[in-house]
Amino acid sequence: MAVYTQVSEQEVIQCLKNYDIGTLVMLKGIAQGVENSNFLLKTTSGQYILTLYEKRVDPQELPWYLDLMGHLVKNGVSCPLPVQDKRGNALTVLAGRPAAIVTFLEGKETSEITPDHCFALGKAIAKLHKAGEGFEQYRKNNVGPDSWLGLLEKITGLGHDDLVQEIKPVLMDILAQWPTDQEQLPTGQIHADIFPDNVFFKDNQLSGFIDFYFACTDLLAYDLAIALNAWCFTEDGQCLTNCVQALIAGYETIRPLTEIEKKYFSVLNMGAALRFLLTRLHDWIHTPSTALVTPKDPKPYLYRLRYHQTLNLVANG
Ligand SMILES: Nc1ncnc2c1ncn2[C@@H]1O[C@H](COP(=O)(O)OP(=O)(O)O)[C@@H](O)[C@H]1O
Ligand SMILES: N[C@@H](CCOP(=O)(O)O)C(=O)O
Repeated sequence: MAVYTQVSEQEVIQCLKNYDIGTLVMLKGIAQGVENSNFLLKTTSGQYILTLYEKRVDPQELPWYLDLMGHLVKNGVSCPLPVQDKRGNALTVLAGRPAAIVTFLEGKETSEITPDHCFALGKAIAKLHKAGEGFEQYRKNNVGPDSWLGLLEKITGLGHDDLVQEIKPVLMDILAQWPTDQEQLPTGQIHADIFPDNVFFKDNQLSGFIDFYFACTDLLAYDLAIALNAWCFTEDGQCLTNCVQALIAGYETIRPLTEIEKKYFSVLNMGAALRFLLTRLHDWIHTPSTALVTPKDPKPYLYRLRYHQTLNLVANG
């Protein structure tokens, strides 16, 4: 359930007077999603998504996300376009929360992941990375490597000792192996949450990306590693190698990985698995049972981490 803040039709009717997108036809809360309150908004000019930003999104960072989406659309990426009001502002306030209206993206999450989907995804990620090139504003990755020890501390001493003891040395090893700035891996604007629920397909063709609220400026190959973890494993941790090959092959049709990216790809994969393991564990432990959302299961990311770790150990002797 992802409608944390209710907004009345009256408020939306009033708000729409500031825009050039017609008048209200229908407003409906959307159950999916975990971060923000989302509504399907139908007006006399078409369908839109109204998002009320909740506490986990820093209001100061909203212009960055909205500007990035605008930049990507302008550069050929299919993703929601923030709608500007008559004064040129994409941000407004509704029910006391920062809010934005974005264009509706056709399609939906694929119900079955095949190598063909992964090939198309790889290509689309590389296009997204290329399109981000002219967007100069920087946003730090708030859930990057320098946050991982802090996340581990927040789950320490709360009844998961075996898991914490398993994770800690792996985390330290990943940090020791992580590429430094001197290695100069290509960086740019990354989506950083390329999970199947954030990529839409229509008529079996990839129709675009949604949910840019973890996007940031970071290593491009790390974005690919996040997608690889999210798309190319079964829930019990078996790697779907055909999907991995297709994802990377699709990516490289647009942006071949550099030798240095290939060298570090194994540790980037471990880091991507660890990042989602830690945030899921954190939410698993700290989300009150009365909360509206069900926290996501951390175990699939523990299995992925173990898989990458085994490969990494073999590669490093
Ligand atoms: N631009 C869009 N076009 C179509 N549907 C969207 C769009 N944005 C969000 N949605 C719908 O809203 C749901 C939740 O959006 P999402 O951005 O993932 O929320 P959250 O940030 O809360 O996780 C999506 O699964 C999708 O059904
Ligand atoms: N993709 C993350 C959680 C973020 O949720 P989203 O609904 O904003 O994509 C995970 O699976 O852990």
